[in-house]
Amino acid sequence: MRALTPPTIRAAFRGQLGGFALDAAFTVPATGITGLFGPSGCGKSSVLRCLAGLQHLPGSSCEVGGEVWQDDTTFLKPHHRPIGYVFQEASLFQHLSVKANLLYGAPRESGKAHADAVEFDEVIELLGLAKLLARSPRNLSGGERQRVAIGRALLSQPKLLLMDEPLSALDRLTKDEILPFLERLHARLSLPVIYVSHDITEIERLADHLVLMQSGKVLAVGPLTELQSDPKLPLAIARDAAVNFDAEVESYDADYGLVRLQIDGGRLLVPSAPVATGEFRRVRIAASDVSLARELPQASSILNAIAARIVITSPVGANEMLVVLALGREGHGGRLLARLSRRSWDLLQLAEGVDVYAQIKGVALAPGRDGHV
Ligand SMILES: Nc1ncnc2c1ncn2[C@@H]1O[C@H](COP(=O)(O)OP(=O)(O)OP(=O)(O)O)[C@@H](O)[C@H]1O
Repeated sequence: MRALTPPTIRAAFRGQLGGFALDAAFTVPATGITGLFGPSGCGKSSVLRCLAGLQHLPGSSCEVGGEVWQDDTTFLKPHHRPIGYVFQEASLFQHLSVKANLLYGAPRESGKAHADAVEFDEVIELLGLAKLLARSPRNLSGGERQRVAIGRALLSQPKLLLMDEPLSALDRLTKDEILPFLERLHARLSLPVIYVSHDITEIERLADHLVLMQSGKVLAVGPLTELQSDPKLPLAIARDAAVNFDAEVESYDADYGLVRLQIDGGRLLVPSAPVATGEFRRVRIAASDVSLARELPQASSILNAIAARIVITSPVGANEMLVVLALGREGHGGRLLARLSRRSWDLLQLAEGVDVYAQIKGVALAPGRDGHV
């Protein structure tokens, strides 16, 4: 019997856009959020436009969940592609109420809905739209407008959601307000999302997989944490390099206000408001917050020291080392980055293959589905 292969999104877009050469090919799972990340002008929006069928580059191909949208003989027109599209600026119909806007693209006959169809009430709840339904889009805040635009895209019952810098027109505070809504969508809906951003914070909070782009080309594709911890890629050598883990809540210590989290290869204690056992939270650990010790530190105010093995090292400039660690005594767990001075590296006589303890000075915990840390 042939094993069932998980559905994928396969794309290869090649061609000339004015003076810009696009040559982007990638395959990612048709589940979760795929971040399309890279500097301004590298071709992210062009890839999204090709996926949507708004840009036709002959000789290119695209297949989503086993359905061919483009190949040498096929080119589905945009309105025949089951996609939702959310742009940087929400373009809502000013003369319609929020509710009418939400229902605008929704299929009329219930028979058309597919098995994973999202319900109106679910979208309202997930995006916190109940109080806005009767309002006019004219007097909504930027963040509210964007939530309505996302709701409208979801209710069109797409099989793929394309989001092009959906938060970039919003200020930092409003972004922080919307991110938990996106995290809730991510946790509750099975719809695959391609999420374009040049803001690494959004990618770190939301993406499961990553397509890294540069100058019209794909630099790397893979799970977010793999690309974050690859010293050959720009993410790992950036000053603010970090890795993310999806951590499961093991217990909560109300006396000290600390949550105990299970990550791949170890446990973390992190200050937090009460949180239920079994919930998942995404954590971020910056390379600059990790130091290394040969022995388990006995007297230290640092809450977290995890056994790990040095797997890759790479000099950064003349006096620093970037160290990739694999968590766990045998080094079978997730990857963590540490940034050390070359002096510490030499003093501790560190090398690839050496077992160490990673002391973690700070862990950022993303807010949960309720928006609270
Ligand atoms: N139809 C077109 N005709 C001519 N040039 C185009 C066309 N579409 C895109 N380009 C050019 O291709 C390049 C990549 O643009 P694109 O918008 O895809 O980049 P991006 O990574 O999304 O950038 P940003 O983050 O700034 O939105 C730009 O130089 C743009 O001017």
